[in-house]
Amino acid sequence: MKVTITPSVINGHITANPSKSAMQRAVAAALLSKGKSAIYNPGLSNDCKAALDVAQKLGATITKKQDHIQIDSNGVQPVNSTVNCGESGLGIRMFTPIVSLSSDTITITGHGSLTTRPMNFFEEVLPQLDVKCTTQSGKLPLQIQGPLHAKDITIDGSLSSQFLTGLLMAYGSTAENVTITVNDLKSKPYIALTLQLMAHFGVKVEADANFEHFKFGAKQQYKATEYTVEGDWSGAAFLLVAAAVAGKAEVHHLNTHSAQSDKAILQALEDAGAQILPGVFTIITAKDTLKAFEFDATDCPDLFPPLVALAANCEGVTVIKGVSRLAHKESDRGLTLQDEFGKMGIRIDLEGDIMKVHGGTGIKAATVHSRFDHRIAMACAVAGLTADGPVVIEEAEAINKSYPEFFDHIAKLGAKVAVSGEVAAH
Ligand SMILES: O=C(O)C1=C[C@@H](OP(=O)(O)O)[C@@H](O)[C@H](O)C1
Ligand SMILES: C=C(OP(=O)(O)O)C(=O)O
Repeated sequence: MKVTITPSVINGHITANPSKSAMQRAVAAALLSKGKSAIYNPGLSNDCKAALDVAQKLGATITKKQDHIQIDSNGVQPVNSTVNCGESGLGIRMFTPIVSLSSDTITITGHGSLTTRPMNFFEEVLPQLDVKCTTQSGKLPLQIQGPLHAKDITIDGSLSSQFLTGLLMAYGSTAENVTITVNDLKSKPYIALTLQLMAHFGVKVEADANFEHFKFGAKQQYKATEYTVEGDWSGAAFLLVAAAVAGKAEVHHLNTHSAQSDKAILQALEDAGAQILPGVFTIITAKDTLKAFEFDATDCPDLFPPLVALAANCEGVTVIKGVSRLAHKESDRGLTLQDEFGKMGIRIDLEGDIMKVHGGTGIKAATVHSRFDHRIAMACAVAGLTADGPVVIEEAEAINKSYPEFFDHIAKLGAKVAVSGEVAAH
């Protein structure tokens, strides 16, 4: 599918899409509970659908109700010997330790970019917890045979926080007087989201302020409950940037007290000089004179693509730290941003962990490619709003991984969006 964005003025209001990070965690917690859970404002993205499918293969009954999804579970009781996590990094890294709670032999697969993302962690860590684990040289498919025995363990958190999320979630239903110790944890706020979600489903973990030690006391059980998925700061970041560079928008259903790391976009917008009126659940951003800014995105790596779209519109050289966190996302995002924004005339330098975006030089009409990465497609679309002519995005259906409503949402905000062509098989 090709999407053409013609330079436009943004003006309007929209409700943020549901957070896939929150939704996938809620599906996992509902699976680990005994009884009926109800998920309100459920996500419709491919990653959320994959999580529901995994939960079903692990024994939960999923029923779509008018305004919520009901998940009826009796804990992890696989009804299939293969589970497919789609393209979700969080999905596979969170569900693999959960799968390991069963004594069945289960194959865990996925597709697209997930097949190239590193999973060595499991081969190193799960055997220490009495789980047999094989990978294809650190990649998919994985073969797992538990049951996992929760023990004191020390892990490395420098590649991704998602492995820790998976261990915490699995430990939540079985651990007794044990501690997970983590060295060099990155993307820390995502762990706050995990702990918040676990607490909502009745499981408490004692963590120190630095997130180095996670203590489990007496054995606990997840309790089936109701949960409402928050608006997604990661997706909304693109809308807020769109408004800051091309008009004005009100985005509803965003919680400024959320544990989501990507609410940090507000800081970047403020530093760039955007007009911003944060409420508790509605954020209003508007265009103003924008200047280059400095930002550390080490713990909120998904903000790089919207930050680059913002920086391209800022006068001067914006410096963003944390590039090394991008190598193993849906694409190697430092390089893909450099290539695709390069086609639109924006110079990006990559200097070790630092990205320098040369902004204010004018965004040029171009044909770009999503590189099968949802956040690259969305960043290019936002750049198109202030280009000197149309920006054509090839393979733009990549957005379905996290934010299928994205093109509809920016069109409702006034962007001129034309969609053509078939959805490519990937
Ligand atoms: O836990 C989560 O929901 C996520 C954690 C982050 O990954 P890392 O911990 O690998 O940075 C983020 O990039 C990803 O999109 C979602
Ligand atoms: C990297 C991402 O997701 P995941 O790691 O869950 O695939 C993302 O949404 O940008």
